Amino acid sequence: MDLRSLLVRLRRILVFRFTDVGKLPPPVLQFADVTFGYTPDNLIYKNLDFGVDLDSRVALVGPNGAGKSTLLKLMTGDLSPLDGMVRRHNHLRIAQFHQHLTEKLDLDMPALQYMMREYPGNEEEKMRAAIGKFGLSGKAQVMPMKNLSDGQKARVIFAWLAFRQPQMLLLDEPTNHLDIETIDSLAEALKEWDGGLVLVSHDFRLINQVAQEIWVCENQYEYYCIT
Ligand SMILES: Nc1ncnc2c1ncn2[C@@H]1O[C@H](COP(=O)(O)OP(=O)(O)OP(=O)(O)O)[C@@H](O)[C@H]1O
Repeated sequence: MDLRSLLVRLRRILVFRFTDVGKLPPPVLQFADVTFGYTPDNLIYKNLDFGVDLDSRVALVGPNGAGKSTLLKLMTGDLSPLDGMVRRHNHLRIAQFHQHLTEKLDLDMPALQYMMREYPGNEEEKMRAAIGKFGLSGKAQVMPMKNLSDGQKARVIFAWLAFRQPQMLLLDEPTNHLDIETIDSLAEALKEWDGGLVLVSHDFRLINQVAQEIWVCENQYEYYCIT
């Protein structure tokens, strides 16, 4: 690797970073005999039993409509099982990324002002550093977010999620609209980070770099694991 490539690589690692978190003892997130459907006569999952811990690195793949986003919502508690139980460790902080989060950005506002509004009581310097960790610095922090690229807006969302210091990240199609450099930065950040990860993605460039297990979700409630 030549010096320039090495510097680019180092810059990526240094500028895009989730804060490391301490460990929680397992089980951190446990599915016990979980059955779910949006209506009882149309089940998506039946009798699911599995656990996700802080050293889990799971990619969830499968065709459109198979139920991947639904599984993430059961993990966060946005949806409740029809039967069975989802147990989360009392101290578990989960953060979820999905495309619709960028829609909640106030685009007339700069990223710095947005973060200060979202997390009041923090000093500007701290917020600058928090956004800077995701590769947005200088002018990009203070110009209205409508002038940022989609990749830069996604970086603001990552900074917003990371500020809550989650121990588990659920990422739903995080690479849609991202440029290759941002995808690689995200992969580096996830590899460096020590929390749990469940990733829904069709992007094997990211999956190959960060997942240790691939769970396939298809044919309604068939569900199997390739490691
Ligand atoms: N709020 C809802 N009410 C009723 N049905 C829903 C709801 N949300 C999703 N569904 C249905 O549940 C099934 C699973 O949807 P889900 O979004 O979990 O799939 P997915 O695997 O994430 O798909 P994609 O890859 O397209 O995002 C689909 O048939 C979908 O139409």
